[in-house]
Formats: sequence, C-alpha cells, structure tokens
Amino acid sequence: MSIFLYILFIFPILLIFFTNYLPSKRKLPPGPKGLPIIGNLHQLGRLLHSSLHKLSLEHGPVMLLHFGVVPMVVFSSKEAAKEVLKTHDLETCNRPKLVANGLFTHNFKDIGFTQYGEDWREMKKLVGLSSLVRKSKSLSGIYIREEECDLLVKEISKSARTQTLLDLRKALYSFTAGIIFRIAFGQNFRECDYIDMDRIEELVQESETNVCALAYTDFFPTGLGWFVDLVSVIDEHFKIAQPQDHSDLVSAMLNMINRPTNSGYLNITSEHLKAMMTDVVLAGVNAGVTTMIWLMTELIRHPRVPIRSDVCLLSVLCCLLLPMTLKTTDPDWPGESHLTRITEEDLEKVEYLKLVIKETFRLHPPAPLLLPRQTMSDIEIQGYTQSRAYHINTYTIGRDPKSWTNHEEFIPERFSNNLINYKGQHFELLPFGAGHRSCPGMALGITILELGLLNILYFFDWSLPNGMTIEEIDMEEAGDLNIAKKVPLELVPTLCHS
Ligand code: HEM
Repeated sequence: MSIFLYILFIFPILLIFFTNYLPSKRKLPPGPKGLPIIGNLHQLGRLLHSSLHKLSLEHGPVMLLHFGVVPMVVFSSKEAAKEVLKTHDLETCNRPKLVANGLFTHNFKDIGFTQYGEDWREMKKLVGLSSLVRKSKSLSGIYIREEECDLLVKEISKSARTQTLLDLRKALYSFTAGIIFRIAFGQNFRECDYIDMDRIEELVQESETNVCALAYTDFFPTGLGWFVDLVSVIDEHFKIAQPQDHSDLVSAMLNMINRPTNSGYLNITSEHLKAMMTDVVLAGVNAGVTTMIWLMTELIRHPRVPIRSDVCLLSVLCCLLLPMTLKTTDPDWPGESHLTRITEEDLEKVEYLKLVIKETFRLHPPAPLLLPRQTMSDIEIQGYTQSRAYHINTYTIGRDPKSWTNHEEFIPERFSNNLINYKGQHFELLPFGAGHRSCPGMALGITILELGLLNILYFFDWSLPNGMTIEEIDMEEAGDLNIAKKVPLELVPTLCHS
C-alpha cells in the first residue's frame, strides 16, 4: 500500500520539485518568486494577459513563471517573439499538453490544441488551404457574404427607423456566424432547426471558459448536441446526395475518411469532425466579432480631430468611390429605391478602414496570448535556455513604448507611413500569430471583418444612448482565450445614406 502511495503521489511531487525548483545548470529566465505547488498562481488575476503584462514590466520581456506546477515562459517583446517564432519556428510549433492533459478538445483531434505532426498537418490543410479557402473565394462564397451583409444592414435599419438601442454584438454575431456556418458546414442556421443560434453566443463563451479554466469535466460536452447537432449536419450532407461536392469543410472531411496520407492513413472519425467544427466556430466567429466591437467602441470614444475627420473622410470616400450597383424595391432596405451594395472590390478602396483595423488589433488583440506553444527540443532564446511551454504576450508587445509612440493612444494614422501588417512578418503586431501555428483562417477572417465594418459604417451613423457621455463608456475586458468588451456596446444607429 505504501509503495502504491509513493508511486501515485509522493514520487510525482518530488519529481516536479526537483525538476522545477532546484537550481539548474541552465540559464533560466528571471521571474516572480512563486510558492511551492501553486507556483505563481496567486499573482495572476482574472485577466491573464493583463496580469502577465504587469509582471513583465517588473521582470522583463522573458519571464519564467509556474502555473501551479507547470513551468511557463512568457515572451513580451517583439525581439523575443521574432526569435522564437521565426528563428525557431519548427522547433517551437508544438502545443503543450497542459495541466488537464488529455481532457482537451476531443482528445486532441482538433487543430488548435493538437500536437505537431501528420494529423495536424492534414487537418490544417483542410481549414487553411483547401476547402474553406476554395469555398470562401468561390462565387458561392461571395454570394453567401453578400446575402449576410444584406441581412445585417436590414436588421440594423429596423433599429435606425425606430431610433432604438441596438446591441451591436448580437447583430455582428449572427452576421459572422451566418457566414462561417454556411462556408464551413454548408448550413444556414436560419433555415435548420438543429442549430440553436439563439444560444450559440452563450455556448461559445461557455466552452471557451471551460477550456481555459481547465475544468475537470469534458471540456466540450460529447456529441456537441448542445451546440450543433453533428449527426444532423452529416446526415444533411449525405441526404443532399452530393458526394462530388467537397466544397465545404464537412464534405471535404467526409471525403478524407480513409484517404491515404504520407504516413499511412488518416482516420477521420466523428471525433475529428466534432473537434474541427468546435475549432472553426470558436476561432472563426469569436475573434472577428470581438474585433469589430472594440473597433466601434474606439471610434465612438474618439470623435475629435484627427480621428473624427478621418472617419468622416471614410464616409465621404465611400460615397465617392462605392458604386451604386443595384435598384431595390425591398421595403426593409435603408434609404429609397437605390441599393448601394458594398462589394468585396470596394474593400480595396477604403485604406483608412485598414489603418483603423490595425490600430484596433494593436490595442485589443482578440487572443492576446495567442495559443500556448512548446519547444520540441532545447533552444536558446534571448540568452536563456528554453525547453518549456511558453506564451507570447501580444498585448504587451502592442503597447511597447520602444515600438510605438504614444503607445496607449488610439491613433490609426501611425500605420499610414509604414509597412507594418498583421500577416506574421512584423513581430510588433501579431493578432493572427506567426509561423507554423499561426491562424489558417486569416484571409477569411479579415474579409468578414472588413465587410461587416464597412457596411455598418457606410450605411449608418452611430451615437451613444441619450444622456450617455464618451467618458462613461466602459472599457473593461472579459474572457479567457478571447478577450472581449465586457459590457455590451449598445448604440443608436441612424440611416446616413439614401
Ligand atoms: C479576425 C479573425 C481572426 C483572428 C484575429 C484569429 C486569431 C487567431 C490566433 C491569434 C490564433 C493562434 C495563433 C498562434 O498561436 O500563433 C489562431 C489560430 C487558429 N485560428 Fe484564427 N483568427 C481569426 C479567424 C479565424 C477563422 C475565420 C478561422 C477558421 C474558419 C480560424 C481558425 C483558426 C484555427 C483552426 C487555429 C489553430 C491553428 C493551429 O494551431 O495550427 N481563425 N487564430
């Protein structure tokens, strides 16, 4: 019995103690002193990125902490991020198996949390390069986005006509989820009764919290029945008798069952499907909506020169440049009989919007710590030996005074005279990460973001509810992986084009 106890409890504790707390020959990064067993957990608040930001100001851009017994290095400078994500890309593209090892998404059958290897490569290809991109670039993808833009504009014009408050997040959520569901799963949630759209936002938040809280339950309840009825989605794909059509993700995955890969056969199971759908909904919908809300909040907070005049200029530019393409008799369409539909080509004409998006990403990266990574072999970063799990704090990097003047201010023009973009080559701005584990949905994510924003800025003027001042806008953050505005952004839209 005592040997059993030793093996089960005492031996692992001693092992952790010796490996983590006793002096090591390696040069380890500095960091706040922790307590036995709980490590630095007592120094971390509700918002992890914000706690790490404060700690890094004290301990430097490479910092070692212990999340309980798990050692974690946090990189908070663009130089460290560059070294780790560029120089050591392949060695550092694994995901750590965190505390609740094995409890993560469907036994690591998803993309985001799975280990580097053949399965991951095949799954990532599916989201990043093949079906999703093909579909999103195809005519049907463009058509889906146009339809969803129309629905968004009509929904908002109802509030504009009655001058009632609108919870912008709700409208943008159904716009974004509408596009992602139709492109990724081939399902229009408005037309099928097995997708509970009213609960989807709530459930996405809930599942994200579960991932982060490392709850000792199954993170994503089996069957995904609470979210989307997977069996119905698959049935629907067979029912439509379209075995040749691999244009959406589910069709493409069904097509991959038992397809040979470089290392034998990739057995796509229903676990893979569930995990992939969870990834796409969590990663694809939330980050975009969060960014649109932060951007609108910042625009409302900055009505003065130079921001205000530039936002006006944006509208003026839109008026001048966007073509009046169609006529409509639709009574719900804002304005008179002309339907000025924003097309995807118009996105190239509104340069200022792109600057505003970059500035929003800088100050409010939707996933400020990216997803955690782990080195696959010992490497040296910024003079320290590194063979541990690590986070990159893009929140701190986006506010680093060495990279940004007036770093706390919202100034989109800072991007007008430089080439910094968010595609993973400039390590001071990493909203999509960089390297092998960067976001495969970036192109689609950006298109949805720009389209949604241009539609709501072009057709409507936005104001705060009666009596509310800019100073009263609450900027508190909430969330775990995805950091959103805590208090809903409720605004009154007014039609501005007829
Ligand atoms: C504005 C929109 C989006 C933002 C800001 C965003 C951001 C991110 C970030 C920061 C990561 C972690 C990257 C890293 O650790 O280096 C990520 C990963 C991921 N994203 Fe996105 N994302 C967006 C849209 C999308 C969309 C539309 C999809 C799919 C339809 C998607 C699918 C994924 C997946 C599957 C991963 C995991 C990749 C891996 O681990 O290999 N994302 N995203």
